[in-house]
Amino acid sequence: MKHLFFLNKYFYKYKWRIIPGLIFVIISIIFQILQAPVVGHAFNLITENISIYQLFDGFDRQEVIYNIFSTNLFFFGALILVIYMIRGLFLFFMRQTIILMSRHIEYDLKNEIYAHYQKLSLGFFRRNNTGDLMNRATEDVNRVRMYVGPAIMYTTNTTILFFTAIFFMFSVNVKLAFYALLPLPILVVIVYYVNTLINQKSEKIQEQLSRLSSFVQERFSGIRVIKSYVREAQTQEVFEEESNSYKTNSMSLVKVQALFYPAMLLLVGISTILTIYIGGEQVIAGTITAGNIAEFIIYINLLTFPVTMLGWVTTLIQRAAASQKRINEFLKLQPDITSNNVEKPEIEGNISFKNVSFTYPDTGIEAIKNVSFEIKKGQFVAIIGRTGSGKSTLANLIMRMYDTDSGKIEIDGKELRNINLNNYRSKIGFVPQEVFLFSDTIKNNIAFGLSEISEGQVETAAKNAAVYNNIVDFDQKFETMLGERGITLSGGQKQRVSIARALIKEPKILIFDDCLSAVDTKTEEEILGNLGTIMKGKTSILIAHRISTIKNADQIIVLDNGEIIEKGTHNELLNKGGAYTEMFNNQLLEEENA
Ligand SMILES: Nc1ncnc2c1ncn2[C@@H]1O[C@H](COP(=O)(O)OP(=O)(O)OP(=O)(O)O)[C@@H](O)[C@H]1O
Repeated sequence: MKHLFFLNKYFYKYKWRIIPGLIFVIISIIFQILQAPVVGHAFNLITENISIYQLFDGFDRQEVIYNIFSTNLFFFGALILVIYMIRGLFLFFMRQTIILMSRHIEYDLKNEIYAHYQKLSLGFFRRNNTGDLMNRATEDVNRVRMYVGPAIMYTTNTTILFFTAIFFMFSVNVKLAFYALLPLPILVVIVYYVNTLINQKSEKIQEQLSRLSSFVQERFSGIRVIKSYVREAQTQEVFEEESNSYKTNSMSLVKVQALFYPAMLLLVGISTILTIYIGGEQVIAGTITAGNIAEFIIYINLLTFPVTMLGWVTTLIQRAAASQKRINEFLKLQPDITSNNVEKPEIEGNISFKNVSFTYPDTGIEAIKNVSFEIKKGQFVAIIGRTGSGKSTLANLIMRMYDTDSGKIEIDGKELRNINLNNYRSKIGFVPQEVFLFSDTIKNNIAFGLSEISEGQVETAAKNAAVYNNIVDFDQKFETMLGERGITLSGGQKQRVSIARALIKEPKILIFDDCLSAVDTKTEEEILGNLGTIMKGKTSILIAHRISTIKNADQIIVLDNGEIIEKGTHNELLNKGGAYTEMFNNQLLEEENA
């Protein structure tokens, strides 16, 4: 429960919705209860008037009595109608305030979670899977909404109705009230027991359902593999098995629910019989009127609702507490990377690594070991090395996706940790190794880093990334949709759109993380040629595997197992006859063989 205290700030924010809401609950209950004594009086009126009417059988007066009788009955009928209408009106107000408030809180909470997620660093997104992140921002928030809206509304409603009805019953007749309420504790126990059962089964069904949807989603994403390995029949079998288990669980839930309602009605029936029997005795004894019996039957029916609600509301609160606990776990996480400097100086593009070491916290892999190098503004620097040697990690450190464990990274002579991160990152054009494009138009994908888009800029960036001709060949040209609702680009086209996205920013520092691997050598030369012009006077860092890509670099850094083993220009490194030369010779051999 304590986890739900987090939401109190929202209750405070929406106090002018919740306070009137609770007042409307009380008013609607008063009018709900009021119908019982009114019906009781009407009942008494009927029994009394019928006997008077019969007394005047055969007399003219009988007509007058009939008229009075029917006018009174009409009055009571109209009164009950008015009571119902007023109650309905306040029920409307109640929902309009409390349920509306719950929607506002849901909206605020979702925004709070999303904004917080965005502040957290890359490591957080690596540690937690996307499904979990999404669930906390959607499913869990929805469960919390059920607490701030329906649960609070029904708890107040139930509690007030419960005590008011019982008070009214005891004030009419203690003995009758005692007997009429006798089956109630049994009903409470049954509701509690059945509710726990329903809960367990529903949770199981929910789990099964998400397993089933993940299964379907994954299999359809990998449909090409399934078809090429002819595994359709086997996949169908697994689906049927999963689906069957979902069906079995659902059916067992239906059975419990089917038994619950008749059991509940049976107990209400017993309570009614007891009321009529004991009430009948009291009427004969003259302690109550027949109208009181009718009144009691209404009370019993009014009480059934709160008792059955009890279980449901308890579940809502328990679920909301569990969900809020999960949400709080993420909300209380502080970003590993923070930047408090508000200054926004121009970035020149000088980068210096001084004895930098870095270990990935999750795996304990020491990816960078005591690395030192200098990149001067305007230089074209290449990083090369075997797979897993730490090249991408180096790029991540330059982007400050992670902080170093020891050593210093300096940008234009200032320590990276102390400079305004948003300003710095906005000056970097980064093309990651794994291309990611949004399900949006090509134009919006290229212009992603800009707040305002001009047609000319997008086209120039596409031309510089050597993807313009491919784009204009599509029917919709730059408006072509990508992703699930649109076309699928080839690997090389994706890489070039991603390059255009980095180039359009006119960055001061450009980082290419092995993003020319799916591009043929001729196109690669075209892109590198364009880069030579665009990046004149600006810093370019190119991570690559092909020596042909990087041979013109001002400086080549050779990494191995997280350490710099060689550094220099292409010719200097060839003269050394070390690891770089070995790589060069191997690639020459491969090309000749090819
Ligand atoms: N997010 C991560 N969490 C934990 N360990 C990681 C992470 N990313 C990389 N590593 C590990 O760090 C080491 C260096 O990886 P990195 O991706 O920097 O290599 P790379 O030189 O870019 O390789 P490749 O050429 O294959 O892209 C590897 O051993 C890798 O397993």
